[in-house]
Amino acid sequence: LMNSVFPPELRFAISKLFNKFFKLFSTFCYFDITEIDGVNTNELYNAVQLYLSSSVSIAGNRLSLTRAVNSSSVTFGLSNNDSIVDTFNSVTVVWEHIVTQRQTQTFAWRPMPEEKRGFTLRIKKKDKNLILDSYLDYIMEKANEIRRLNQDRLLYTNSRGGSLDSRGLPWESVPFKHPSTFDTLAMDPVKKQQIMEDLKDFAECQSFYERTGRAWKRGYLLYGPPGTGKSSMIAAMANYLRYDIYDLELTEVKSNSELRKLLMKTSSKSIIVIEDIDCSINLTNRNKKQSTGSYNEPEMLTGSGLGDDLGDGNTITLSGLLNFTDGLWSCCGSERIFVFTTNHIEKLDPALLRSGRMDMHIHMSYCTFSSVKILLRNYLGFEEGDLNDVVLKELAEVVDRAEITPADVSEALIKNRRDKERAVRELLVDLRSRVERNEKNGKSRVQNVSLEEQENRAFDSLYAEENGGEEEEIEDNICKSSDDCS
Ligand SMILES: Nc1ncnc2c1ncn2[C@@H]1O[C@H](COP(=O)(O)OP(=O)(O)OP(=O)(O)O)[C@@H](O)[C@H]1O
Ligand SMILES: [Mg+2]
Repeated sequence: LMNSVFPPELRFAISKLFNKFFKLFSTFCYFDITEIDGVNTNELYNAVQLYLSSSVSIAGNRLSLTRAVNSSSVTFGLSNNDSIVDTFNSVTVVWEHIVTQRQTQTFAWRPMPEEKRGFTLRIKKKDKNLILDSYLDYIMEKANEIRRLNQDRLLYTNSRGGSLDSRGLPWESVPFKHPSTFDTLAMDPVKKQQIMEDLKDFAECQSFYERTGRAWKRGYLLYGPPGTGKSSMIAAMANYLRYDIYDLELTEVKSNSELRKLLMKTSSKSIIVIEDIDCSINLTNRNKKQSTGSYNEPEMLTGSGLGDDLGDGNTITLSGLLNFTDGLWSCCGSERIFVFTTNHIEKLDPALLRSGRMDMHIHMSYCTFSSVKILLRNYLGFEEGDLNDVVLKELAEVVDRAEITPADVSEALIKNRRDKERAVRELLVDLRSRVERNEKNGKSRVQNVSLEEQENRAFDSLYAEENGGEEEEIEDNICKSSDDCS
């Protein structure tokens, strides 16, 4: 009727009036979130879509499925003109997904999709101020989290030596698909559990870090002989927390300021790794700095700390590295984990070892009885009880004295993995011959042991200094009680 009787202008005015009138008495208010806002893609639209896909159980009759590039999982979404109910802070809201045909355009800056898509959020007027801002923030946060979990993780390197890529980033990335997990990692189960709990506490306790004024980051130092699983441990950590990894090649970094730039371009929820720290930095640099007293803020703030090492070839200094890990710059962004690895802990500068720098020192040791059992399970499928007691007893007897790395054990097991009995037999032969060899070169063995003891002693004295005598391999398990975590 309206169409035929009234001219279009009047019709428009009437419908506007009607809407106004309607709105005045309506108990609801509506918010439209369109996919394309002017010419820009509306970030909120994508966020809402992701959010709804997770919070909404697959209850709707018709859902759309999407799988993003670089993602290994599928997300659900609302189909056309479907609606869904959500509650937030015990307020109920309704989301509707609206798809309409776009009118043909005479002119556009760029081709627009045929359909106009958007979400409409319906909230009771009285609830609007109560939740709108916090609800939208919550949705954005949730969506980012989902995006991170869905996406394949990345392994970044700075091997390009300071040059930037097309997007101006100093890091190069590849998908990270290392299969190592805490389950496959052969080490003392108690120690493993401690590390996993520490990581979990770290990832979940933002409030703890805020309350105590600590930067939200954590440092681990992994040390031990080659082939004991330091790199595997890092991969396991990344897989456990689902963090990206930045593998920092210190020898490619030319100056402290470049180091800072690299750090600033890392994302939060990531592990920053420096392997073989003793080989990649000239530790003598620090002595110079030490004699000038402070090696912290002044250099950092003025950016002039690079000058004094020119001519050295490698102008990265230990002080620069320490600023990197715990100076003010380390907190640009949050949720960072720093992991350093070394084969020679005794070579490290005490400044790197003092507490507060690296929160946890983790010794990756030669195979113990419990770690051999883990490897037997992983490689041959032996569960507890599958092996007979005689074999187990012998294993327990020789494995410590054989001083064999998990890498060597894995090699031995892979070689004969088709014939399990034989694999175990040959492993035992190998272990026994190693014990014999070690005992024959009794001298070098003693040296080995004393080296390890040296390391321990170096630590002990360090802790004695710093912590008033407390000595533990794994220390400072912060945020243990559950009420710390909210
Ligand atoms: N603790 C372990 N648990 C399971 N597998 C291990 C362990 N240690 C070593 N391996 C096996 O040995 C291989 C080499 O180990 P990895 O690279 O982690 O040693 P690393 O300690 O980093 O040595 P390097 O000091 O030379 O870098 C791994 O691919 C893995 O298969
Ligand atoms: Mg390694």
